[in-house]
Amino acid sequence: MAGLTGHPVLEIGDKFEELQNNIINNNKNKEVIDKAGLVVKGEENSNNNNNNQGGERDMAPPTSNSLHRSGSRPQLDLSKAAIQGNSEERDPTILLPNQSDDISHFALDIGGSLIKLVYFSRHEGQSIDDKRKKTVKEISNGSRRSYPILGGRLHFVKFETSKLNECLDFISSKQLHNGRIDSHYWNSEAPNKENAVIKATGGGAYKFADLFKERLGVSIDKEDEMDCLVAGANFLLKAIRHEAFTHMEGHKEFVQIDHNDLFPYLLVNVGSGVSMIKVDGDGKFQRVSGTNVGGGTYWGLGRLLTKCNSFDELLELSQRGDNRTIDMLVGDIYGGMDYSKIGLSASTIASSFGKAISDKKELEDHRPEDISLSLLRMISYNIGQISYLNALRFGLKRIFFGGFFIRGHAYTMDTISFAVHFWSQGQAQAMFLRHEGFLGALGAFMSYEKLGLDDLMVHQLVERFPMGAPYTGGKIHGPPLGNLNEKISWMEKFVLKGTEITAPVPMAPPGTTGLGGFEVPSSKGGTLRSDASALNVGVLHLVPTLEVFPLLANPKMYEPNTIDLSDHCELEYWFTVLSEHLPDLVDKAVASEGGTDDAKRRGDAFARAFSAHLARLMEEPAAYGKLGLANLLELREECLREFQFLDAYRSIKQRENEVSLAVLPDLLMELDRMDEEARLLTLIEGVLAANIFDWGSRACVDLYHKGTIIDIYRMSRNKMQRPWRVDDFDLFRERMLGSEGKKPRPHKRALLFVDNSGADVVLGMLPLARELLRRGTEMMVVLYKCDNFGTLIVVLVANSLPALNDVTAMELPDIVAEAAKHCDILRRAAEAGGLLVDAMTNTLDGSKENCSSVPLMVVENGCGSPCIDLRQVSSELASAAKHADLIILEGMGRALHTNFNARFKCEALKLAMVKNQRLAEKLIKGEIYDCVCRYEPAS
Ligand SMILES: Nc1ncnc2c1ncn2[C@@H]1O[C@H](COP(=O)(O)OP(=O)(O)O)[C@@H](O)[C@H]1O
Ligand SMILES: CC(C)(COP(=O)(O)O)[C@@H](O)C(=O)NCCC(=O)O
Ligand SMILES: [Mn+2]
Repeated sequence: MAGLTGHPVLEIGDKFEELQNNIINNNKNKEVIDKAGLVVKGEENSNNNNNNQGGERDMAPPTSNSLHRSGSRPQLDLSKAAIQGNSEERDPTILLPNQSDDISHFALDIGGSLIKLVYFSRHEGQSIDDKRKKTVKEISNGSRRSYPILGGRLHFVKFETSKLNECLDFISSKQLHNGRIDSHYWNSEAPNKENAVIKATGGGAYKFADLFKERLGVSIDKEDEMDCLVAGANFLLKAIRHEAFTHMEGHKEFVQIDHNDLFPYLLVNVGSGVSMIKVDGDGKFQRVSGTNVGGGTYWGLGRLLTKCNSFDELLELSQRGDNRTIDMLVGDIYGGMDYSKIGLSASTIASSFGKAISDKKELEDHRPEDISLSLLRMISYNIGQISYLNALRFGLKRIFFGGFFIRGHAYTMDTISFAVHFWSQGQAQAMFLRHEGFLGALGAFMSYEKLGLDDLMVHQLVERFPMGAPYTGGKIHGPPLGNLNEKISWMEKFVLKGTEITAPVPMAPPGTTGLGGFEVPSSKGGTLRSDASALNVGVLHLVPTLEVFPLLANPKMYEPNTIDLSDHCELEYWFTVLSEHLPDLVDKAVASEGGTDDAKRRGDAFARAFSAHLARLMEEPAAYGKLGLANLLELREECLREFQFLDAYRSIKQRENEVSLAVLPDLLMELDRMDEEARLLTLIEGVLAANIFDWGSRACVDLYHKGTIIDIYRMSRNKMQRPWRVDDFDLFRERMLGSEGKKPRPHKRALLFVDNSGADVVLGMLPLARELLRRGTEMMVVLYKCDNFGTLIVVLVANSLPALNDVTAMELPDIVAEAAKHCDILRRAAEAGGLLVDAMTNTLDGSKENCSSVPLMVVENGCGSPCIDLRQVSSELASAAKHADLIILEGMGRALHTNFNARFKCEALKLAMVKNQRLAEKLIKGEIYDCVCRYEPAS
């Protein structure tokens, strides 16, 4: 075979092939050593022919429950807490024997029209069957996390107030009233149902208190409505990144709110009636105005005039309406002319419903569509105008609109925005909230003492969109989907609905509105989405342990996504890529679960669910917040996990790891024969070449069907001639090796963000890590006193959860241990880093017993995605990063799709092979399989 570029021939090809043919699925009873030194016993596999399940379990990742599930602190019952295993260990597992499995809080806002319910849960639902549940438990117990695995999620549901019974049934079916722990009974024995007190706001908290006592046995603790609205709004504006947005002429744009510059603002809550509140701070506010012409008026009057049966029907009618048939326009009065002297165009509405008087028409003679539109416009415009006047009264520039009247409806928001913009001459800005109608309920929820919610910050919240949330059947709320089986059945029943929503929906081009009025609604949309999906509200995961990556040069300006999906062509392209990849992904996922009927059923449900998300986002890209490619790729992984595909590529990863580990010794030997300079180049080439093993890339997967791994590896190495398309290697070499005989300042701590399993990590990144380790160790030896020199630590940063064929932090210690069998440098470093059993001598703080070796450590990044948003990383990574002066980001997901433009406080090396033609063209003006080696000094 061809050798490494310009260097002796490396005969690894034969071994590769031999191994590929001889891979034995060894289901041996194997011990897995986690980073904390805990040993998790794998079980003898009783199902040997079934896709290597026993062996795989050892390598299996923590379940989705272990990521973003670190718990809302006050939820924990710490009584009788005990350390499991050796209490001398770093980060031991803590058992909480009295922590109940599924505790919930909930709070209500019972309004004139709707009941809003916010509830907290720890688990997604007890959906998994017993076998999987056992596996999940085993894996979780063996987790490497440094804190108890507990998670919290906030769910948002609404009901019509007239159907209070549905709400009571929902609470009963989810047992929310039994699970909740009131702050006063914190740490007590099982909560006493008789004494149960739930927080509620809105008029219904008074009106229906007796009914709640009678039906659920709970008392209602009434919270002031205005207090709750303000608390809810402040929380959302501070804690949710993409909460507020503007909506002008069909264009939605998220607004970055500076927490230090939030107050004062005007909060306009458009429910049945309208409240206008001047907000000056947390708990500091004044209700300054309101109007009785609100959501109730639109729905009430609209129902009378059109005979509609539901609010949605009324709103849907408006989308086909023409208000000019019923509104009196300036042009109607001025004989078709503008009244330009005062700035009114002929199309401006002079008098809402004004034509109804002169036309001598009866109600039946008017189209219900026109009536609905005219009414909607009249009320929205009026609210916008009164809001502006109040903003003017108090000199406020920002107006946030909430309440369910808004209902994420483009025309309503455009009309309000127009009124505010027009009357303030652009001085004031109307903004809307994604959790529009839940402000009061959230505020009531937050009024539970000791919840700690108000301490949560943006980076500690992750919003997810499981199928149970936006698509739960029914008009208002979904059936209480108790388990996965119910969810799948529901997905199956909605086959029709599914195909309907999977069909791509063209996006309406933004229209324009004339001066002072709307000739036709600018953004009515095609059909109104079902109420539940239009909520655009997911489940909020509370993750107090997430942190902002401390090495970001400018966290406020940081934007993880490189590609702008607000460009429609770009959006369409990536949607097509993801849709086309779906069948292959489903195949892999189903195979990873043994290809059983159950797996096929789940695979089908997954495909349907993910397609539904794609269709929804195609229709409204900003539906789930600002959309980037990273979000789409993560959504796909989350969706897989939702249908219990915990590691779709596990056997592929395992096979590729084994093959690569077998040829690693030869590669290391050859590298060791090279001089420093040649070696560094070969190492970087090696990383780039091996990054071709990416099961997420369509082109690469096609390649894998055409040749063996070694053919591909060979081809890839052969293409490695410099200059690469982005080639800062000379700079990097100079930094590492110095120039003109000058020795460079060595790095103290390097973080290597690894990517794929197999050749990528084993033959690419591990040898590079080894080089850094070797250099560090040599420096120490040379300088004798390592403290003067500073401690070099090499940290491998890997995913917390599986994503495609990416290697996980759980899997890495095993891989390193295997590699260490053949390499002294790696063995000593792994021992020093605590990656090998009973060798926990070093810590990230730098304390060490053995000065002669630089430690190699593994930390998890907090993600379960092929990309990484560095605003939300694990606390483990954040603390490992504190003294790092070099980071190496590898792979397309982490170095190109995300972070290509990110700047760091330390030096950064971004290495990737571009495995997508379009990305190559757009990003580096190159071709598929071109490489990027970007070196950036500290910013
Ligand atoms: N499915 C729905 N059913 C009834 N009203 C709805 C619905 N969706 C949106 N609305 C609108 O939302 C208004 C209620 O908003 P909301 O913020 O819940 O206020 P309230 O607390 O007064 O019930 C209704 O008057 C109506 O205009
Ligand atoms: C998901 C990925 C970012 C993973 O790439 P990696 O980080 O492993 O280099 C990449 O496979 C990808 O962008 N795939 C979609 C593009 C395509 O199929 O062409
Ligand atoms: Mn990858």
